[in-house]
Order: sequence, then C-alpha cells, then structure tokens
Amino acid sequence: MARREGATAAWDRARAAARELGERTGPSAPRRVPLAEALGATLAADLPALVGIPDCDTSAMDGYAVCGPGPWRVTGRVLAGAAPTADALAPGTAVEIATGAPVPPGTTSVLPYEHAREEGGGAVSGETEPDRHVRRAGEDTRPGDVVLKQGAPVTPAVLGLAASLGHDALRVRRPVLAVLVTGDEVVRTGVPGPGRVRDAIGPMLPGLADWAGARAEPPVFLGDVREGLADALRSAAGSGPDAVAVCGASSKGPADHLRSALGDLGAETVVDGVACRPGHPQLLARLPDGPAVVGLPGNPGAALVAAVTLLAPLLSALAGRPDPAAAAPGRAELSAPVRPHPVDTRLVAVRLTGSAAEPVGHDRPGSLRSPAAADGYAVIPPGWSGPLAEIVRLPR
Ligand SMILES: Nc1nc2c(c(=O)[nH]1)N[C@H]1C(S)=C(S)[C@@H](COP(=O)(O)OP(=O)(O)OC[C@H]3O[C@@H](n4cnc5c(N)ncnc54)[C@H](O)[C@@H]3O)O[C@H]1N2
Ligand code: MOO
Repeated sequence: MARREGATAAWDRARAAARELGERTGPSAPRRVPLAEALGATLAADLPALVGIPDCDTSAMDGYAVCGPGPWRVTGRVLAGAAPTADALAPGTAVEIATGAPVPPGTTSVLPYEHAREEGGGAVSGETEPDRHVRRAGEDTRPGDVVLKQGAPVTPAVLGLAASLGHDALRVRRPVLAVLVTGDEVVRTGVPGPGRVRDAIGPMLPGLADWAGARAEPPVFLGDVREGLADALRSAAGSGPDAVAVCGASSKGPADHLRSALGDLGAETVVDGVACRPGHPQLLARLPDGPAVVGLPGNPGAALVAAVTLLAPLLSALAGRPDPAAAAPGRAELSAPVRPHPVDTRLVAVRLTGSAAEPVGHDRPGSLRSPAAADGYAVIPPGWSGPLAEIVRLPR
C-alpha cells in the first residue's frame, strides 16, 4: 500500500487529513432530484426564485381593500385564488378581501374585519394607514433573486422555500457511503448466541452519514476471509460510491485483513492508525482512482470515535459542507476531573449543560452506553490539565 503519512497520526492531524482527502477528491457529483428526495442533501447550485413572493400585490389580512380616506362603499369581494384584476378601486370604495387574495390596483391599505365599523348602506369605516396589511409584489423575494447559495444543507424549511419559489426538483450533492461489515461472529438480527455478537456499527452508519450530508447504503456482511475482503472492496468500489466504510478487521489479529486487502489493491494510505483512545486502529486510505476507504475498528465505541474522527470530516467535505462534529460550542469546561492518557488523545463522552461538559462515565471501547447518553466527546490530549476542553459533537 503506497504510504502518504505512514505512522500513526495525531488525533487532530487525522481529522484534518480526512477533511483534506474529501476536499482533494470531492465534491461528489451533483444530481437533480425531486424535492421529496432532497432532504438532508446539500445544494449543488445557487437557488433562484422562479417567481416573486408575492407574485402580485396581495392582502395580508381578511377584511377590506380600501382606496383613499374612508368611509368606503363596498363594491365587491375577492377571494384567494382569484386572478389579479385590472379594474382599479376608485377613491372612497373598497372590496371585501381574503388573506392572500390579489388586491385591486388603487388599493391604499387593507382594513381587517375586526377594525371595520359598519356604516349602513353597504359602507365601512375605520382607522388605517397607507400600505397597511398590503403585501406588495416581490416585497419578500423578487423573481430571479438568489435565496440560498450552493453548499446550504437542504432542511425542511429549504424544501418548503424551494416549493414556494416554483421548484419541483433541486440540484444537490449527497455522497454515497458503501458499508462492509466483517467478522464471522457478527449477526444481523435478534439476540446473539454464545460467542456471537450483534452488529452494532451497521445500525449507526445511516444516521452518521445523514448527519454529514451523505447517504449510507445497506451494509454488506462478510466473513473474515482475506480474499473475500479484497473482492468485496473491489466490488464495492465498482458500484461507484464516494467512500467505503469497513467495520472491523482493522487491528492485528489473525482475522484482521483490512490493511493487507488494501495493500493488495494498491491503495494509498492516508492515515494508518490514530493516537487516540478508543479507536487507535482506525485508518483512512484511497483506492487507486476510486473511493476513500475508512476502517472503523470492530469495537463499537471505537468505531463511533473513528466515525467522528475520519468519517464525518471526509463525508462532509465530499458533500461540500462544514464538518457537523465541529459545531458549537467548540469548547467547554469539564465539570469533573478526567485523567489524560500518557501518549494518546482520549475522547471522553460528555453531556453538555449550559457552558459545562459533564463526563457520562462508563467509557469502554466495546460499549456504546456512554456515547448513547452523550452530546459529544471532550478531547483530552496527553498532558491536558483542564478544565477547558475541545468538544466534538455527536448527532442527537
Ligand atoms: N494485538 C492487538 N490487538 C488489538 C489491538 C492492538 O493494537 N493490538 N487493538 C484493539 C483495539 S483498540 C480494537 S478497537 C480492536 C479492533 O479490532 P478490529 O477492527 O480488528 O475488529 P475485530 O477484531 O473484528 O473485532 C474487535 C471486537 O469488536 C467486535 N465487533 C466486530 N465487529 C462488530 C460489529 N459490527 N458490531 C459489534 N461488535 C463488533 C468483535 O466481536 C470483537 O469483540 O482490536 C483490539 N485488538
Ligand atoms: O479502538 Mo479500541 O479501544 O481503542 O477499542
């Protein structure tokens, strides 16, 4: 395997290297998808308004569109959905109007029903001021305005906005993550029997991928056979994903074949182990002219740390958006003492309360109990004396 960094990387350097690899090889190819499939993706193009908001002068209230000073003689009624009329209101006249309905030309304000007094003879009066409760054409958005720049995450509000501006589809990026789960002992469903272990990494990856603006494909389950892993990597790469996550097989055991499989395939190593606890066997490589490969250690707690260290920076860079793990607060004071590791950076699961970070406890590489109750990890480098620590976020 061609080596770029070779030796174990410092935790912060590994994280930066994953982001850099994503930026160097990305962003992932844009696709035009219907609005219903775009949630969670990243805009690959600026979003223009195909129509003004509102597209014509409309009423913001149910009441009367009036012209000039009152009282006003009511001459008709306009409901929402009516086509804008060319017939102008004359001074001293009004039409009953519904919220969202086009006001006639000449409208000077809208008088809500609850502010109107019946004057008899089909006339109304009331206090109003020029332009009150009238939404002028394009006052929110003019046709052609760019309302969002490329790189914006597609949220529910973005979908609603895009629809209101006349879009049925959006040009977006959403990197695809292929997933290989190794281990003869790993079972997919039910209560594992003696010596068996239930896959706990596969179920985490769709949510982790979404969080970073990507999409995880359903996992492919493999045994521990070395040739099987190289073949599976080759076939996973052949289906054109932007990255491949391999769960397990990252260490030095008799059945841990990820490094040798990558070597057989001529992969370029970017990060070969990270000086952190848990998660030190994690790795990052790139197949020749192919996707990035992230090796997530088999211990689920270590796999989650590796997902935050390597996978989230890589996928978010491929999506063209910021790393979600780097979201605020950035730093917090630990509310209880934590012992640093002599040489490695510790990632300690914490709950965030106000400006403080409270260690959850129960930190074990094979367990997800502490991160399941946490908002993120406190980053504790060797020699740390606290109480302030960098915080990396977990998806909630
Ligand atoms: N001689 C050494 N042994 C180990 C080292 C080391 O440095 N030298 N590192 C340890 C650390 S740290 C970790 S983490 C693990 C990494 O192991 P692998 O990535 O090779 O994974 P496996 O050996 O296949 O499994 C380890 C452990 O995790 C369980 N596992 C595997 N896959 C899953 C899954 N999808 N869901 C839940 N649990 C899973 C597996 O049954 C093992 O118990 O290596 C240490 N050893
Ligand atoms: O990565 Mo291992 O402890 O660090 O489970």
